[in-house]
Amino acid sequence: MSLRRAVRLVGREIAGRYFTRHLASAALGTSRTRLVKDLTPRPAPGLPRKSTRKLIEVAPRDAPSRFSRDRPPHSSKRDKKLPCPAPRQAGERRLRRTSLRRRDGIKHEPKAGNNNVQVRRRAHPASHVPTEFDFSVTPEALNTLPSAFSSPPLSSGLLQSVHDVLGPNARPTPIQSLSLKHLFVAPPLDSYRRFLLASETGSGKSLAYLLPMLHDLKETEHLSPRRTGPRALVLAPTHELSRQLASFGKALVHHSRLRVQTASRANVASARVSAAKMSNVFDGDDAEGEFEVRPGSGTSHTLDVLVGTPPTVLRMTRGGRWDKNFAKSEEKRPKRSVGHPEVNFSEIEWVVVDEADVLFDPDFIDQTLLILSDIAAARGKPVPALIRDNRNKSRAPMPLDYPFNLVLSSATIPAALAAHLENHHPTMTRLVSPRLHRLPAHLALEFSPYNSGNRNAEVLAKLKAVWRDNALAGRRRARIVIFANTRARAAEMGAYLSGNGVPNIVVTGQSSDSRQGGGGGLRVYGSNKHLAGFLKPILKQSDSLHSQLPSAGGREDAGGKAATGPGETETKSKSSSPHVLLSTSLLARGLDFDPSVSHVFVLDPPRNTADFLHRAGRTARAGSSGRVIVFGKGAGRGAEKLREMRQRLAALRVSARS
Ligand SMILES: Nc1ncnc2c1ncn2[C@@H]1O[C@H](COP(=O)(O)OP(=O)(O)OP(=O)(O)O)[C@@H](O)[C@H]1O
Repeated sequence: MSLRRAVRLVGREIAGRYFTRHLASAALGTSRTRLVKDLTPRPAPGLPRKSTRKLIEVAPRDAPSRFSRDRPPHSSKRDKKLPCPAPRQAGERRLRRTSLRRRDGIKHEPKAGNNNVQVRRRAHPASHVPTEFDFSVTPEALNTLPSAFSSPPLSSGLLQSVHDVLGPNARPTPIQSLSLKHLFVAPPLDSYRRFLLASETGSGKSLAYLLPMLHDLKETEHLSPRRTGPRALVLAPTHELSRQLASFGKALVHHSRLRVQTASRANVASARVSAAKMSNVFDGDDAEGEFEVRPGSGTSHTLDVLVGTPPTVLRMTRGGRWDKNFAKSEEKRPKRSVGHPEVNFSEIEWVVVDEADVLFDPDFIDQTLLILSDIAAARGKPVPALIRDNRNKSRAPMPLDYPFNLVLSSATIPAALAAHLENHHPTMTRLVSPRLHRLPAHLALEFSPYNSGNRNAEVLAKLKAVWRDNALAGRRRARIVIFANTRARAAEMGAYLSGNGVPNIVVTGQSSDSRQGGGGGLRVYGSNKHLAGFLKPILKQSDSLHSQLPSAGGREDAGGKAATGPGETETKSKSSSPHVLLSTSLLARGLDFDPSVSHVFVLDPPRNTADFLHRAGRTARAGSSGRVIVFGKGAGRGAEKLREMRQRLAALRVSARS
C-alpha cells in the first residue's frame, strides 16, 4: 500500500469516527448537556462581589438524603464546624437591597381599566426576619433549618393536608427544609421572591414550591376579594405532569378551599365544557378533569392556581392561533385578533417553572419568556421577552425584574440554565440539596450488554427474569418503565412484547402511534387514565385515615402511606392492567411514578447525563428502592458507547458531595 493511500485511509477513519461521535450526535440533537458542578453565582453587575455568596444555600450534607419519618433530618452532627464566612450585618444588607430597588425607579402602575393591580403593603408574621440574603451555612444556620412540617410557618389547613397526603410522621426533605426556611419569608416591600430549587429526582421539590405558594395565596386572599383571573401559574413541560401536579395541589388545598386546576386545551373549537362538568372539575370530584377554556366562558376568574404547559397557557392568554402570526422579534408582536384571550394575568403573584431546565432550553425558552413577559405587562410593569436576544444567542446580561414571585425547580442544572440565571436573574437565590446531580440513594445501577442480534428478545428475557425474581421472593410483580431514544424504537419494542404475550402501554408524543404496543395505551387528552397503575395515586383524606388502620401483611411506604404489601391482593382491574410502560423522554420528566415501578429499563445508552438522571429517577423515588438497567451494544463497533456511559454514570453514584 502506498504511503499516500495509507494516509488517506487513516484520514478517512479519523473523519468517520469524528462524524459518528460528534457530528451525527449534533445532527440528531444528541450532543451532551453539560451539567454545572457549582451553582455559586458569579458577582453580578451592580452588586458587590461578596453579596453573591449569600445567594446560595446548600442543605447540610449530614441531612439524610432519604425520606425520614421518625428521625428529624438534621438531628445529628449539628455542631460540625463548616468553613463558612460569618453572616454580614443584617441591617446593612437590607438597607442596601431596599435602596437598590428604589434606585431602579420603576413603579408599579396599575394598568388602565384594571383596578385590581395594586402594590400591597403586607404585614407578614415573619417580616421581622432580618434579611432575605442571610443564607450562609454556618453551624448556627444548621439549627435554623426546620426539621418538621409545623404551623407556623404552615397554616393549620395546609399542615393538615400535608399529614393527609404524606402521613402524620412525614419529615421535610432537605430541599423542603430550605423552602420552609426561605420561601415563607415575605420579601421587602415592592420586591419579590426569586428562588431556584435544585435537588435530585424524587426529593419532593413539588411540595417545596407548592406549600409556600399556597400558603401565601391563602394568607393574602382577603386582599383581592373580586378577582378577574388566577393568582398563580405553574408551568410544566407535559400535559401528564401538569395534570399530576394539579391533582397534588388539589389534595394540598383540601382544607384551604383554594382552586387548583390544570389546562391542557384552550381556545380550540372542540374544547367545550358543560356547566355540570365544570362544577365537577372545580369541586374536585374529578381530580383529573381538565379546565378547558371555552371562548367567552369567562370562568378563569374562579381559579387560584392554573397549571399548564407553555403552549396551552399562551393559547389561553394570547388567543387560539396566536402562534400563526408569531413574529420572531419583540417589535412585531402578534396581533391579538387571532383568537380571544381567555385568561387575565394581571393578578398573577406567583409563577413556578417546574422542570426549568426544559422550559429554558431552546425548544421552550421563547414561549416561557413570552409568558413571563406577558404577565409582567398585564401587571403593569412590562419586561422584555428577550426573544431576539435568545435567537441570536447574544445574551447580554440584563436583569429581568418580573413583578411577581418566581420559583424555578429542576433536578438538573445545565450550563445554559446557569448562564441564563447569571445574566438575567443575578439576585436569584439558589437552594440546593446535597445530592444534586446524583442518583437517588437507593437506586441500583446495572449494565446489560446486548450479546446477540436479537435485542428485543434480550430485553424480554431480562423482563421475565425480574418477574421471576419477584415471584421467588414472594413480592408482587414489578411494574417496569422502558425508555427508548426514539418513538419508533418504543413502538417496535412494544409490538414485540405484545406479540410475546406481555401486555404493555406505549406512550409517545405522537398520540396516534400510542396504540402500536398493543396494550391499548393511547395518550389521551384530558386525563392521565392511560397511565393508571403507573402513576402514584394521591391519597385523599378518607384514604389516608383508612391507611392508618393496621392491615395484615401491609407495609407503610416512606411517606407513611399504606402500600400494597407482599401477597396482598390488588384489585382485579389493577393487577390485570399492563405492567410495562414504554416511552421516550416524554414521560421522563417530573412524573411521580408509583413505588411499584421498581425497575426502569433504558434500551439504548442515553443521549446525555441529564437525560439519564431523569429517566432513572422515575424509580427509587421518595426514599424507596429501585433498579435501573441500561442496555447497550456489548461488543464490536459502537460498544464503546456503553463503556463511556458506564464511566460517566459511575460518577453519579458517589455519595453526596462534600
Ligand atoms: N417529606 C416527604 N416525606 C415523604 N414523602 C414525600 C415528602 N415530600 C414529598 N414526598 C413524596 O415524594 C414523591 C416525590 O416528590 P416530587 O414528585 O415532588 O419529587 P421531585 O423532586 O419533584 O421529583 P422530579 O425531579 O422527578 O420531578 C412524591 O410521591 C411525594 O408525595
